[in-house]
This record gives sequence, C-alpha cells and structure tokens, in this order.
Amino acid sequence: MDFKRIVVKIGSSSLSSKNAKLNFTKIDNLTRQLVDLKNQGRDVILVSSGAIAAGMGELGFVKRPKSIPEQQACAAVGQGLLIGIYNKFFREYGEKCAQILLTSSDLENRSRYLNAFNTLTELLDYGVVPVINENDTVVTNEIKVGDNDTLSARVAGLVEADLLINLSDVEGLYNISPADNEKNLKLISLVEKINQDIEDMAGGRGSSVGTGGMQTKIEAAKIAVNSGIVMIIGPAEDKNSLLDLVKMAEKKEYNIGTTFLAEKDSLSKRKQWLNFNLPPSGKVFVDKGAADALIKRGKSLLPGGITGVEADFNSGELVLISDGEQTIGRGIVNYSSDEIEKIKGAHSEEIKNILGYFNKSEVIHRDNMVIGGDHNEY
Ligand SMILES: Nc1ncnc2c1ncn2[C@@H]1O[C@H](COP(=O)(O)OP(=O)(O)O)[C@@H](O)[C@H]1O
Ligand SMILES: N[C@@H](CCC(=O)OP(=O)(O)O)C(=O)O
Repeated sequence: MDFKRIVVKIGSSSLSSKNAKLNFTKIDNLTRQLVDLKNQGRDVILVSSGAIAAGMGELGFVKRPKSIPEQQACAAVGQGLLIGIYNKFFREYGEKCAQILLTSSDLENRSRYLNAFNTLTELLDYGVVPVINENDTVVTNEIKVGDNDTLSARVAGLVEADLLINLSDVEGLYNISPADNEKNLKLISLVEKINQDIEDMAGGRGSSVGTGGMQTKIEAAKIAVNSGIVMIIGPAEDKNSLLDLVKMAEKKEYNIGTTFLAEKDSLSKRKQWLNFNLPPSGKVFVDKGAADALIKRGKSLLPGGITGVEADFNSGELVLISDGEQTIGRGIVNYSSDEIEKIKGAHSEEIKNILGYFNKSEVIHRDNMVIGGDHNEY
C-alpha cells in the first residue's frame, strides 16, 4: 500500500447546495468513502470546510455575508451543525469522529504544533477520524490561515501524511479558469513540477461559498509536494471519486483529477514547520559572498555577510533573507534586529566585544534556515 495516511479536504461548494443549505447526500457519500479507506487499513484525516456555508443556510443568508462578525456568527452556528452531521454518518458506518479546530497561531507556536501532532496521532491510534476546520470564530483576517486548502496542506505535513486529496466542484486544474472561457478548457492530469505556467492557470473561486479558488489549491500543492506529499485535486461530485482517486494514484495512472507529484528532496519536518507555518517578522540583507555561501554551499549566516536589517524583530523570530534584489530564503535569527545592526559586517569573534555578551557565532544557523521556496512578504 503506497498511501497509508491520507488527508482529505472538502470545500464548501461540495458540501452545500446552491441555497447554502447542507447537502446530506454529499456528506453521506464522503463519509462512506472515508470509512472504506479506513477499512482498507489506512489512517484518514478530514479537513472540512462548510461551517460558514452551513451557518448561512441556518441564519437566512443567501450570499456570503461581508462583515467578519457575521461570517463568524455563521461559522459558530454552522460548525456545530456540520460536526453533528459528520458524527451521525460516521456512527452509522460504525466509526467515531473528533472535532479539531485550529488557528494559524496554533501552527506557528512550536510546542502547540507538536501538541497538535500528539493529539492527532493519539486519535488515529484510537481509530477515530479527526475532522479539522479553522477556528473561524476566534480569528481575525490578519491572523487567519484564511483558506482550508493551505490549512489542509499544513495539516498533511503535520501528521506526516503521504497523500493529500482536495475534493472540489471541478474535475481538477484546467489550463485556464473556467470563468474565462468554458469552451477551451483542458484538464491538466499530471504536474511534475509547479512552475509559473501552472500558477498562471489558476483563477479565483467559482461559487458564492468557496474561498480562494484554484490559487489557494496551487499554494497548497506547493506546500504538500515540498513536504514530500503527493496532492490530487479531484471532483467531489462522483459517487466513488475519493476511492477511485486513491486507487488511481496507487496505480500511477493519473486519469482523473490533477496529480501533483512529491518533490524528491523534500524539507525535513522542522524545516516544513519553519517554512510553511511561521510568518516572517522582518528582513536581513546579505552581501554577494554570503548569498553564495548560503545558496551554493549550504552554510550558516554569519554577521560578517550581513549588510542591514529591515523592521524590528526579536531573537527567535523568523526573518526573510534578501540579497538586496530578491528574497533568497528565510530563517530563525539568534539575535534581534537591534543586535544585528551592531554586529553586521563583524567577525563572529568580535560579537562579545561589541555587544558585551555572546549568544551564537551564527546569526542564522543552517538548521534553522530554508533557502529558495516561496517567500511571502511580512
Ligand atoms: N484553472 C482552473 N481550473 C479549475 N478551476 C478553477 C481554475 N481557476 C479558477 N477555478 C475556480 O476554482 C473553483 C474551486 O475553488 P473554490 O470555489 O474555492 O472551491 P472549494 O469550495 O472546493 O475550495 C472552481 O469552481 C473554479 O471556478
Ligand atoms: N473555514 C471556512 C472555510 C474556508 C474555506 O477555505 O472554504 P473552501 O474554499 O470552501 O474550502 C468554513 O468552514 O466555512
């Protein structure tokens, strides 16, 4: 069996009807297939959207409300409803499920991240299916993961899954957004490397309840493949699509949905956490020699190669590393922005003289650094 631990993400549009009421047939169908996968001896974890959509139906909204408190009120009403229905269907198929609500800060904080891992693996050991959603009622826009596509990819890394399946209201990734030109749509079956061409194909959401559209699914795919996880975007609609997608991926036939192959030299789990879960608090600028040492020789960043800093940050925070023209990586600093301003350009042996104390020779140790990859600004 190639895929022992599978994270399945399902979008709001695939769980609700056009009037934002939950669609029980779809939820029943999903639950049945998850239990079948479990009965094949696999661990399954569900990341389910749909709280806001379900709450909209309950509170009488036809369109997604604009204000955050209204969306949060919908999520609070809808999440209870949603987990109640999952519970009912899982029990009908002889299984148990558990609700886990996560925020971005749960995943940023190293000890909470590891704690979430412990809880999830304990649940899996007990044969319980974790049903995860973002804790929408307590997060504001600034601190939200924001979409369950990227949340599911971060969760897949967290639980050390080998397959992530993203079920949506489309067949997979098309060459262009379906909103642009319905006639010339071509399904992309296999993506071996996510390049700019692939990113350019993705457009925004297609339904009134979805978040992020194909763009956030491509973001999720980047996280997954760089964490050594295969990701498939596939249709939720067909009765057995989830089972068929797993079978297809194990046969390596790639004739349904879009499969993104895992990178061979994926990041270690600690580097996944650092790269995909920690937001940057500032920037350090390095000279050409340091940039080469980091990129070509995998060295740590010493104060001698640093030319400046941007923004205020403390030691232990994540910063972007820039060569002045572009961001070349990111890492956790051993010194604050004020301290780096004082020691930049100096030899490591001079740190004690300059600061009056010594912490580490490296400003960023290579074990706490990821070179390349995606670099959101802070
Ligand atoms: N290149 C593309 N291929 C497929 N779908 C695309 C593409 N670009 C944009 N989309 C839109 O993305 C939507 C799926 O994302 P979204 O609405 O967020 O759904 P979900 O609720 O499943 O997350 C599709 O309905 C489609 O309209
Ligand atoms: N957490 C939100 C879902 C956010 C989201 O990403 O939605 P979707 O694009 O439908 O997967 C909710 O439960 O309504």
